[in-house]
Amino acid sequence: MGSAIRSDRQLLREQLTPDARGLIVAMVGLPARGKSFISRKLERFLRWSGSTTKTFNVGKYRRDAVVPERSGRSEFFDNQNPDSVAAREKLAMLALADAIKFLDDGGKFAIFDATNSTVARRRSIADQVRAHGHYSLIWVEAVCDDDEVVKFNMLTKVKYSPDFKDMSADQAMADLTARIQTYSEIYETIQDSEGAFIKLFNLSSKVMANHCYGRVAKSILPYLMAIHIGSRPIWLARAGPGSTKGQTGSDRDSTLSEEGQQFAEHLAAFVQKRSRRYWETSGNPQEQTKVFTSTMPRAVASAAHTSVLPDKRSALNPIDKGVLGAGWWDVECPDDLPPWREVEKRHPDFMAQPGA
Ligand SMILES: Nc1ncnc2c1ncn2[C@@H]1O[C@H](COP(=O)(O)OP(=O)(O)O)[C@@H](O)[C@H]1O
Ligand SMILES: O=P(O)(O)OC[C@H]1O[C@@](CO)(OP(=O)(O)O)[C@@H](O)[C@@H]1O
Repeated sequence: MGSAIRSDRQLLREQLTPDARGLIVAMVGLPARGKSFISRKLERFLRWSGSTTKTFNVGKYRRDAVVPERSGRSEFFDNQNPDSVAAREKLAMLALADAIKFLDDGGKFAIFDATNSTVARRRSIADQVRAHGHYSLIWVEAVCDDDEVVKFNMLTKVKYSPDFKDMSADQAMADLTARIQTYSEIYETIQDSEGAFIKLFNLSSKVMANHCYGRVAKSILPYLMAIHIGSRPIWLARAGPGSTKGQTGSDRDSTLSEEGQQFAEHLAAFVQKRSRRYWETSGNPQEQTKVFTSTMPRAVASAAHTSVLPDKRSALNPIDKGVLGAGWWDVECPDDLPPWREVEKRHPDFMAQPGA
């Protein structure tokens, strides 16, 4: 074996990839750069992946502490006013303490949504997280210098944020512009020396990653690179009714009944009509509808008129009922299997039925 002396670089690499119990994802960026949008999307993705995740939005703490009619005005963000500087700092620290408490209570990811505009603020956050011991920290900075995107984001903000509720659109835009200006005066972009970060430039058209390893590299970074801002309709349909039981005696491998055939035709007409209407109003060129089905013959046949090549995924198959056979659980479950019934009720997505 070689000597046990490790270089500084090796030590740093180990410090950056500890087996942390939880991760704080802290946003950085001027107002109207998409931080809250990204936070919400990331939270939904991480929860969907099975991790307990919560977002701590400092704007909400501010509005809860001081009415938006006062704390939402650009004067409240004046860097020369020591009272509001102190008030904003206090609120951010309150939110950070709650984020850490959330991880203490077993949460996996806490998303800390604030501008975190200065190196000093970020250093203070990093020190507190480090002092706590168990958690890692990653910065996610949204940088956007595309005036049109920023203007669009500002319009969205003034429309939906409670900060601008009682203002005209023009007044609100002027006040938000002034708020952004005050932040721009002190804003410092993340430096390489600040540890792990992901910088998203102009809607992820360029992405920079620094010291990203482990689960950040495997899930958060690819997700942030793939995030898209558009919306699109999603339709969920159950398979049409089957005719006879299939070879296994279960309706899993049955084919469509005559009524089911009609359903498949109606489904195709519905999707065609709705997607045409959607693309006409979106102003973008029409894209092909993507169709996913389970691998059940009935489901594939139900999509046959909608798409010639549906994407068949076994993950969409109904739960395999094993020895309990076809039909609905409540009808089929024998009374002498109460433990399964209880587990199924509590963890429907994580249990295998007996014999499945
Ligand atoms: N990476 C990004 N860069 C710039 N804008 C983005 C990004 N991601 C999403 N957006 C846009 O941000 C808008 C919402 O802004 P918001 O999240 O309220 O900004 P912030 O929290 O930074 O003040 C949405 O209209 C969305 O399209
Ligand atoms: O403490 P800082 O970093 O200033 O960030 C919190 C502030 O960021 C803002 C900036 O506009 O966030 P948000 O846009 O999410 O509402 C304010 O609401 C909030 O008070």
